[in-house]
Amino acid sequence: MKPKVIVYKKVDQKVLDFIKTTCDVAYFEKLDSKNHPKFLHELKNAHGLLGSGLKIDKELLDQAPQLKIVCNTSVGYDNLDIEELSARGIMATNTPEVLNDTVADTLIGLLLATARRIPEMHNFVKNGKWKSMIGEELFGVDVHHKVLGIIGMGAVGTTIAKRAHLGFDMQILYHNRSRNEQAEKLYGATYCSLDELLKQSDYVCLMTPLTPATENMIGKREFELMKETAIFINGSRGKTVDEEALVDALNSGQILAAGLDVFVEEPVQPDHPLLSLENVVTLPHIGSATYETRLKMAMLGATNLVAGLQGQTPPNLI
Ligand SMILES: NC(=O)C1=CN([C@@H]2O[C@H](COP(=O)(O)OP(=O)(O)OC[C@H]3O[C@@H](n4cnc5c(N)ncnc54)[C@H](OP(=O)(O)O)[C@@H]3O)[C@@H](O)[C@H]2O)C=CC1
Ligand SMILES: O=CC(=O)O
Repeated sequence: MKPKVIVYKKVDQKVLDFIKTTCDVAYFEKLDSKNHPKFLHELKNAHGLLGSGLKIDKELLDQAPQLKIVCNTSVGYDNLDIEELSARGIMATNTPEVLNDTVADTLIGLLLATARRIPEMHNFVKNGKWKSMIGEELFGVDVHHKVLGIIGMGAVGTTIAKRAHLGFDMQILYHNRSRNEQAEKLYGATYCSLDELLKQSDYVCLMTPLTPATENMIGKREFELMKETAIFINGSRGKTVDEEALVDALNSGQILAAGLDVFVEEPVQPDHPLLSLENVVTLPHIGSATYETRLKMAMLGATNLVAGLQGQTPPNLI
């Protein structure tokens, strides 16, 4: 008998076909609630789960007594209760590396858009406000030759450093709990304490996973350490930042601007104070969102799923 799996996110037909060669698939293109009766019904007999974002906690696991493997189609796995999964002997996997270039492209795009006020200028032209040569009040700030501080110099962080250093001649500072020799050697990155990075950087880019140690890692104290001309970019998870403190820092001129791909609550509420600020550029969590990369991530997730259910060690076991 084939193992039963639930795919709870829209994936390419190629991915479904690959899984179906060895598994019975219950497919939910979109799962609005984990209390969906059909989903709960399938969960009772499921051996594997594939998707992203769903909170996999004790409550859900209690309803999935057959589960052997949970496969995220994302590199971040803050939606998984790893301790609870381990205690139950359930494997968990993620999809690192295949998204590095795409996410780094997005983050560099967000940084440029924020520094050069590209969305604001786009609206300026489209709304018929371009009547004469623009003046200083609409100027942006330079990116090239500036100091970029990366907090979380891992796979994505290093790929951002590559673009920034080799493409924009930026000087790279970074902060991790451990040294990243590759980034130091290839992109001249300098290791420093968090406080030093915050004080010295023109651009601060947050790229850590969300963990108990990084939750609210950037708050009032950290914004106060940044330069008044600093631009803050968040590509990690919303909860790594105290959003209230960010709003205050942007309103009070403590920092110049922010570019955000992630929010505490996603989708962000339309009346969120961050959305009404001119000096904030926002994206709807699209770091890896290209057709090609999402296909690679889904296929890697499926490869992990099938390997785990065939008794092999999945390539990206967490
Ligand atoms: N916006 C988007 O669409 C995307 C967001 N992400 C987010 O980015 C995260 C990072 O992805 P990726 O680069 O692949 O992951 P990696 O594990 O390769 O890198 C994470 C880095 O963060 C550092 N880090 C972890 N904990 C801390 C801490 N407490 N203090 C300082 N540094 C820390 C790690 O270094 P060390 O262990 O030495 O501290 C490591 O260098 C993901 O977990 C996800 O949340 C990723 C992809 C797309
Ligand atoms: O946020 C995206 C991820 O892959 O993690």
